[in-house]
Amino acid sequence: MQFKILKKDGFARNAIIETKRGIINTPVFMPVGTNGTVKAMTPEEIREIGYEIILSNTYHLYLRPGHEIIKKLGGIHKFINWHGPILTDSGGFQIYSLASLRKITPQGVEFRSHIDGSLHFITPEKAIEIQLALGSDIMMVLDECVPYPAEKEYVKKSLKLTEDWAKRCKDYFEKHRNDQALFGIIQGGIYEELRQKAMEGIVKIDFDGYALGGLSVGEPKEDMYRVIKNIAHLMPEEKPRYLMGVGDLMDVLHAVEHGIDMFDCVIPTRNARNGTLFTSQGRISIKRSEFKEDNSPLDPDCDCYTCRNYTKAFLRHLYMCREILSMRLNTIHNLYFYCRFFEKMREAIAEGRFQDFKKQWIPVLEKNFS
Ligand SMILES: Nc1nc2c(CCc3ccccc3)c3nc[nH]c3cc2c(=O)[nH]1
Ligand SMILES: [Zn+2]
Repeated sequence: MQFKILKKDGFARNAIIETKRGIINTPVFMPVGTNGTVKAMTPEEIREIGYEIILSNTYHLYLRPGHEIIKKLGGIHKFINWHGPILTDSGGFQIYSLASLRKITPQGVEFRSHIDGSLHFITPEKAIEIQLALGSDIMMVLDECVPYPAEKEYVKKSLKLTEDWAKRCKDYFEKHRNDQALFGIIQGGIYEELRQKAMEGIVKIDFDGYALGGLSVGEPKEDMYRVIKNIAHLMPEEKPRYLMGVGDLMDVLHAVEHGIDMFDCVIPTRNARNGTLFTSQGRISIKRSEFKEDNSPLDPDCDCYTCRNYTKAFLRHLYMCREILSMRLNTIHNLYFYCRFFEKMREAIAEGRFQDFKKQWIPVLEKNFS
């Protein structure tokens, strides 16, 4: 995996990540395809909107249908019919946020499946073995995503475990590596000095890229912003920086300004399904009665399939009827909006006007009619 910086504008930067399955232009937004699908979208539609990489979930695919089956059937790309780069999370976060009866031991994590209650035990080695079997292009180490709030003492102890697991992931990966990439994850809660210490330990192990974990887990925005401001630009400059689970476009602006390259979040897809749509005039909720006879497109400045062919009145009607088409048309628009936003942000960085771009968008992103 190659990472090439094309242009810097302060700490913000344009770069490309070259993988064997294609290049990724950064800053990049990566849609989440938990069960091997970006909900309601075909891979062709995702590609046509302009996405270059999607995420899948090790936890979900391991539990159902199982990584051995996917491997036997030719790997994740063939299974889900997406032939561009795929990044998979290790499962650490999903076990913490979805599974029940979770027990963290120095060896690994014991948990009960949220699907059928079956008991499982995932070690760092197992988490890498699963991602190797899936064949994802970028893999994440098994980490303990520290919940918010967490005592400083607990965070400190957890960092030791997460670093030990990161080393075990790297060792196992080096023994079985092929041309997949492995990213390390920096935890440390909202405590800068712990974040700094965690970063030194993880960077020493040496990974293809580095993620900031343990954020976007319910902590106050100002804490998340402070951690990003103090840590992001200190992460290895010549490697991709991935802020996990972010995010809201206002948060993306702040993070890109401090040197983050990669983002993932369920906001555009999940909000679409519950009728919250992002437009150039601000965020709207399509179910509002004011749209009942509104014959205008969702967003006059958007040329996505939904905005070119349907009115707000019809989108509201579909939503009120809970029609499947409502999920599809809303998702197409929100994903298109996010993809265009990142494209325009990369153009602004290329032309050295990221600050203007940020100033222009903040008032729009603050407008909320939902
Ligand atoms: N491994 C890990 N994942 C996180 C995710 C999931 C991102 C993800 C990656 C790939 C697919 C789905 C989800 C987080 N989402 C919000 N906050 C998050 C924190 C962490 C974290 O600390 N560690
Ligand atoms: Zn649109």
